[in-house]
Amino acid sequence: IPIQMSSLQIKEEKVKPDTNGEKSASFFLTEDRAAQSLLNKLIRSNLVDNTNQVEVLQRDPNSPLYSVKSFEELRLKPQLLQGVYAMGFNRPSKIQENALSEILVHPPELPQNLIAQSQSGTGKTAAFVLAMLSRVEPADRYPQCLCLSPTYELALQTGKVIEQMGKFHPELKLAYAVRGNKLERGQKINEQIVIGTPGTVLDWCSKLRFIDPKRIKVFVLDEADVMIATQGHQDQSIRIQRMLPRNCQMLLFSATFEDSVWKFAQKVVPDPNIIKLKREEETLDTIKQYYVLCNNRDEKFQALCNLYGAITIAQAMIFCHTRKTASWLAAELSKEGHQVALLSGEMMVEQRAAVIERFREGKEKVLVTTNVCARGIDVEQVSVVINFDLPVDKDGNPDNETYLHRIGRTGRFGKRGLAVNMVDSKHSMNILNRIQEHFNKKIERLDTDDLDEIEKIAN
Ligand SMILES: Nc1ncnc2c1ncn2[C@@H]1O[C@H](COP(=O)(O)OP(=O)(O)OP(=O)(O)O)[C@@H](O)[C@H]1O
Repeated sequence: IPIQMSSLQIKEEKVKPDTNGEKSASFFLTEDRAAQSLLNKLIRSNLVDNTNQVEVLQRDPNSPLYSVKSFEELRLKPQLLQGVYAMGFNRPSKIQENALSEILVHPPELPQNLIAQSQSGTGKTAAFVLAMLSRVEPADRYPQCLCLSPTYELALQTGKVIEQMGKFHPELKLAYAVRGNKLERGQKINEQIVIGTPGTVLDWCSKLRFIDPKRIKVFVLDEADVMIATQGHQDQSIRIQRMLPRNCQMLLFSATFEDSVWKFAQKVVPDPNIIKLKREEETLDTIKQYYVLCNNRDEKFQALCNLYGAITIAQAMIFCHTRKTASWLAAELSKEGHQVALLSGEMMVEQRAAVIERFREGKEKVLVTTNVCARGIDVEQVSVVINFDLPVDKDGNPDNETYLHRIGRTGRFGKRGLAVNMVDSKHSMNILNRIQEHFNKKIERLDTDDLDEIEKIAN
């Protein structure tokens, strides 16, 4: 009977988003978060810089605080060490330094649970993949490590890291518990590591019994913040966690740490050690900010051309409010002879990643985009950012956070940058003033009809 109940409940949860307007709104938000996270993974090839200190909160304050500075210190199995170096990792990242010592230095009989938070690109995935690969017994042909991801695509990305890092363990196998991966009833899974989405994993552990949850040694909950934004995932994750044995090591990772994530984390990870790495603050300190007064879209375009005529702009990002403006502007700039890339909301995540990649390689010099797609993109090599439209939220108020995100720089030694805001109405002047007040940093007027003046700002 309990098996029937569980399948019924899942159905109910899936129906809810369609019957409730609020829920479906948050559903779209989730799609965005998952897409953003995937995009980040696709375009990231390096660790992000973060000069902050890692905060460590230990469950047992008397236990010594380790932090490993080398992969050797972790006493990884030789095959794993080989895998790590083959991936080009020389030293553990900040978060790995602390997380891996909590996870691996303690003996397997006394596994430590962990909740870890740090922004995307700081090396969380590699940390828990190493944890799973260290604990797994390749000779045992049943699932021993279970990893939950919010979406199929994210599960695949993590799977790739497991495969790369574990490639010197040819007998290690990985199974994907994702919708569409149908197995025959009564079958048992031989793969030692299972990675999947909560709904399917729950089915495989309970209703279908492909996995014996009592034999799981390491349980990983990845992207907890994205996870709980999806209707039903939170309950499913908790129900999976309840089936696991007491001595199973539980690890939870999240890029952000809102209250809701924190509450969820404490529900699924008993007696945790906690590791946090604060996001590096973005600042406007090294940015010269200007605004240009125009009357309409065409004048804004003209101002942009004047700017290009007067100063050498290696690479620029231009932000528009709507897709329509973005594609119009991209077309106009192309007509002027610029090599333009367009990043637009209707593009698939993989397509967006490809566009960003080309831009990074310098194949195009201008990237025109709307808000939605450009969140979370590193613009390190871009020295000029143009707000063709100022960032506003859905109520038309200034979106300070987005403004900072578009033009701000992280790191004390971040390169100097130039930001130009196009103002085309009283309303947008008002927005600009409010942004200026918010950051308490002057945004100077620039006359783009005056070539000499423009030349000056470039120095
Ligand atoms: N110790 C290391 N040395 C060098 N590069 C590393 C190291 N650890 C991870 N990387 C690389 O840095 C990038 C980011 O790592 P990873 O994907 O693990 O970050 P993350 O925190 O999990 O990000 P996300 O939140 O997007 O999942 C990857 O390209 C990864 O290969």
